[in-house]
Amino acid sequence: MDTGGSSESPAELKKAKSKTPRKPKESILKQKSPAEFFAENKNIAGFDNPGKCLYTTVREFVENSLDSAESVSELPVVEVTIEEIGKRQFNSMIGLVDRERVDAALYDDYETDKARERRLAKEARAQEIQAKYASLGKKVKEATASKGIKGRGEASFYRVTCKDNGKEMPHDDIPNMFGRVLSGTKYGLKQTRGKFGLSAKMALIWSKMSTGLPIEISSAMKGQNYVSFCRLDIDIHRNIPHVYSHEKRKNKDRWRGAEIQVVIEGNWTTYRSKILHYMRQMAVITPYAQFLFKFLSDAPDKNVTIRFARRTDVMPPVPLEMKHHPSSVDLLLIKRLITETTKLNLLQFLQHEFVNISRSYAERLIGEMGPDFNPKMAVKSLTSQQIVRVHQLFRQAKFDDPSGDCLSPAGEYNLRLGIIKELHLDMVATYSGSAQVFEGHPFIVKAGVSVGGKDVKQGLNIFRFANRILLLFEQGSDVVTRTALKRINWSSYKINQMQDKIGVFVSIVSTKIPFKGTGKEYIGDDISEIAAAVKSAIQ
Ligand SMILES: Nc1ncnc2c1ncn2[C@@H]1O[C@H](COP(=O)(O)OP(=O)(O)OP(=O)(O)O)[C@@H](O)[C@H]1O
Repeated sequence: MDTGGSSESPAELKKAKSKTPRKPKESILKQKSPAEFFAENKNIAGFDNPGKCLYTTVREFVENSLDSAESVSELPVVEVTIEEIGKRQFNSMIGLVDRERVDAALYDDYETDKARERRLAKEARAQEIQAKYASLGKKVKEATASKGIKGRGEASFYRVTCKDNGKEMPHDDIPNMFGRVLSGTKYGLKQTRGKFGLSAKMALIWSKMSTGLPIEISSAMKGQNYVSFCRLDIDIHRNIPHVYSHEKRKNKDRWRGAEIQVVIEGNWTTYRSKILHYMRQMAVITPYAQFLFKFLSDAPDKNVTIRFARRTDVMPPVPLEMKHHPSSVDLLLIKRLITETTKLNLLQFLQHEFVNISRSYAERLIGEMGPDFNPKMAVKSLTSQQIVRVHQLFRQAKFDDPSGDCLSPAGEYNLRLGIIKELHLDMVATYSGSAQVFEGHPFIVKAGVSVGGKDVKQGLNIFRFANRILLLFEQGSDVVTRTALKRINWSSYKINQMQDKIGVFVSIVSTKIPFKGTGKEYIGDDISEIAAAVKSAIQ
């Protein structure tokens, strides 16, 4: 008979207790916001080290300014200023009291007395040798700073400001445009430099990581009596803007355009030449723009001011937004288009949401889909299986290629003008290919080949542009470099690939540039249509 009481011995009870299930462990599954992801992997967006971060910030701001001015057919005027900020000034900006070092040996750059003596003696010897050579009238290499200091050393800070005369930003949209990773106005099928809705936020994330200071944005429309001003930061965990100030200020001068400013850690010394090269090449590919570049510091001999004057008022036409080509869409995109369409039936959907499907062709396609389909069926009632059928047919059926009318290449005349004026060349030949297609996306390749020029080195000097962006990194993997090095027989043009000063300029424009990575640094060599078009343009 069960008495209901416990018949277990104390030892058994203890054992049983120890078996009681422990409190469930906290779940190991975690989520990350896009802002967190890019903060942790900033290198994939071109923000590798402080020097590269300074370069990429300048580049992204300039490209946003050009996109903006071109979108309203305004001849771009872009002013970039990099201001070096000393440590004392930086500390006072963030309200930190400057403090002298007390325990010197605590620091990374600490040198023992002996090491210091050795270094100074070495430097004195180097100076003596230099003086001796100089007195003999010989050219001497500048003495390099001795390597004694290890570690990262002291950070350098810069205020980067970019001002333009482009399109205004709607006052209420500014916080989301700059404070939410993956938000932008350039996601459509249109040839623009920007695409991902990421770059300005990366500059802000880097400023948050390196200085903790917010970004400042001013924007105004022509004739508008106020300037939208916004100072904001980004809440990394939630990927939302954190706004300190957002107001309408008086626009006394009836100014039009945008001004973006961030304070970041950088390295001007190591990236100076890359940044200047970038500005110069942007002047080549956008000769209808006027650029002013300034570097300001407390040391006047370090300061730089370069003005790249506009050389033509002929601006390429504004690129047009285009509809999707049936060969370029995947299942997910078809589903999204169905959700977003205002068209009611399948026939109208096919005819109006895609390029190169006429009414009669849409009817033929629907007939081919099978007995479950008819032109009048509600497009939003298509089942998942039926959508797969539409997709299968899109992949297999023939469609005319999309036209390149929606593209706006730099123009052969502009390319030639930019190259000749900027590089002081003896000879340049330019060629403009017709529109071609890869994976349903139209693209146009233009190329220029020059020989000679006072600023050109011996051998192949390759300049790559994509949607009028200069590509400066990952040269070796890029389709243009590989083509110029391996697939062109230079000797058949009586050009010596090793000894002549050869400039190869290739500009590709498309509604979709197949960049490798979000840093937009190079185009891979794996798309055969692009590789073939690049080869024939150079040839
Ligand atoms: N100077 C500017 N003038 C007008 N609008 C701007 C300017 N800079 C940024 N914007 C707006 O802010 C949005 C976000 O800019 P962001 O640089 O983050 O991304 P994007 O340019 O769209 O794409 P990508 O990341 O490929 O550069 C842009 O789409 C644009 O609408």
